[in-house]
Amino acid sequence: MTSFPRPRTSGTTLEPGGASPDAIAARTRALVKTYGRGDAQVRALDGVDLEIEQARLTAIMGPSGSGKSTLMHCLAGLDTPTSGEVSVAGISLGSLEDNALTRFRREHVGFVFQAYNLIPTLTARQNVLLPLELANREPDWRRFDQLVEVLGLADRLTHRPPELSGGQQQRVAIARALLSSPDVVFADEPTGNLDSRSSAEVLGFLRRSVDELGQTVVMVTHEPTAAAYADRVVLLRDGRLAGTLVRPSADDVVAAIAGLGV
Ligand SMILES: Nc1ncnc2c1ncn2[C@@H]1O[C@H](COP(=O)(O)OP(=O)(O)OP(=O)(O)O)[C@@H](O)[C@H]1O
Repeated sequence: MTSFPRPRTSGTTLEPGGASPDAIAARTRALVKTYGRGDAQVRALDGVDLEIEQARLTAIMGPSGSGKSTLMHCLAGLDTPTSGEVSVAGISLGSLEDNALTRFRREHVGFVFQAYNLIPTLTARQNVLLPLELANREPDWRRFDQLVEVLGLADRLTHRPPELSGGQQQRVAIARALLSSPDVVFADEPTGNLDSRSSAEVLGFLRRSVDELGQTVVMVTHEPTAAAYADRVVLLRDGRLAGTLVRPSADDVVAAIAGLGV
């Protein structure tokens, strides 16, 4: 079976993926996000201080309405915080104007969504290449070929999304997200629409991208079995950090969620 290419490393390292062990890919400081005003105001994030480690798979979990999507959207530059700071790859997002924020997203982050968000009229190959085409950047064709092979898409590249299974569509979305070697891949419920076999496949690929490519992945999930693929699980409750689990089993995650008392 083909492996993802190992990243180039300088010096000796025992770290999978070759990234420095404590490097931080993204961080938030005193992050607050409110929606609405007055009595109708909702404090979706209520002072979140978080560090996302590089070359790790971090899962964000918590009850419905606890702020998971809002946190991910603020980290990815898709939503603007009410106060506090967000930085990704050393770039402080608060200082960026709209155009610069769009460029930041194009150049530094990749997205995998629950609903795949592929363009139905384009082939799988065209979908994978689209973000780089929009950015006017030449793809790394070696990486393209390796992603296509590892993700088992070689005989599906000329198919359009309606001709692909959910698992295949999500694999196309993963190739699209990984092709540009983004600093962080954000995956929002990436297995929410998949059966258990396709879910395991997709999670296995995300895991391998971390271990073999040194990719940083942040994933929002409701599923303890999905969270068990993570290096670290961050628990949210009422817009605040409520705990962290390191390399938990699915049972550990179930117990921790139950312990939130919601
Ligand atoms: N655009 C918005 N306008 C008003 N309130 C919002 C908006 N987006 C989110 N909220 C509120 O902010 C809170 C956090 O929402 P968020 O979607 O981040 O939670 P979540 O943990 O991702 O929930 P779920 O698991 O149900 O997707 C909720 O109370 C939600 O109703």
